[in-house]
Amino acid sequence: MSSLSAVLSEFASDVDAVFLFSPSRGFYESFEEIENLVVVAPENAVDAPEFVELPLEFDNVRDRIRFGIEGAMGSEIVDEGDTAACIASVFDDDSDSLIRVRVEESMRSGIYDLFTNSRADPSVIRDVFEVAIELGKKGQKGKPVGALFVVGDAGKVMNKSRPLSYNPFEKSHVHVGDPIVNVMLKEFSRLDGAFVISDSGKLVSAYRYLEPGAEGVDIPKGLGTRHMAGGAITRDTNATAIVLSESDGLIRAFKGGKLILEIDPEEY
Ligand SMILES: Nc1ncnc2c1ncn2[C@@H]1O[C@H](COP(=O)(O)OP(=O)(O)OP(=O)(O)O)[C@@H](O)[C@H]1O
Ligand SMILES: [Mn+2]
Repeated sequence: MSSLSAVLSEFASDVDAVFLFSPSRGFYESFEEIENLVVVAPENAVDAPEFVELPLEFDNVRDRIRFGIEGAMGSEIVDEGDTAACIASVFDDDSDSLIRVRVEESMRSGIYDLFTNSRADPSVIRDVFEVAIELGKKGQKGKPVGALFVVGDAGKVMNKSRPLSYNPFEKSHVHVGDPIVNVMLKEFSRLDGAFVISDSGKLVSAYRYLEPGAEGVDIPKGLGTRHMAGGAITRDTNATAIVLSESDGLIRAFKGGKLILEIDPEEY
């Protein structure tokens, strides 16, 4: 019978890269000699040569790992088919778990790029996603609902749009992520137009009719006017558009006039 350490050493062998998630300095130093070491953390406090920035602390370890791997794929630290040993903390602040992960092409979801290369704060993008996912899962009073969120570069977005109705957020200072705002966003999503949200998450307007130029947008055929307007506004401005489709239930994100992410809220 083999000992636990023999089994574990087998488990940790034949890996192409070792990922340390937010390691303490001491813990990192004990790995320093190891090849293909990648640190994934909000900041590179240990001065690791290979570093992937984690713009948010994902509470869910699975999300944290997928995100770190996607970031590493983007900078070609790992590739499809590689095996990564991920060392992270599940229960407390210290690294307590080793997770073996096979790097797959499907991990290149676009989420990493969306969070790290958007103008808006990553936590604002996350909060808007959460509202969209919840709306997509539950709908509005059981019926499927669509919604269009334009996040970041709000001044320019306002210049390229007009109001369809009175703006319920006029003079208010509410931010996405506030529980009351999530309720309001869900309620107002029944009505026409787009939500405009600033880089820092302030609700600037609801009921905006977007009037971007439509030329040069590269949006898959079959999507309607909500998606077209959402996509096009991101070409004319530095905003990110997050669109929940009423007809197919998917959430799509657009940046620079391009579709960069498509997810099914039921999978979240
Ligand atoms: N330029 C625009 N600016 C803001 N909102 C718009 C704009 N054009 C359409 N919408 C919104 O999109 C809604 C749905 O329109 P449409 O069905 O053509 O879009 P779609 O892309 O097919 O979206 P869905 O998949 O949700 O049906 C409209 O009722 C309106 O609220
Ligand atoms: Mn439609």
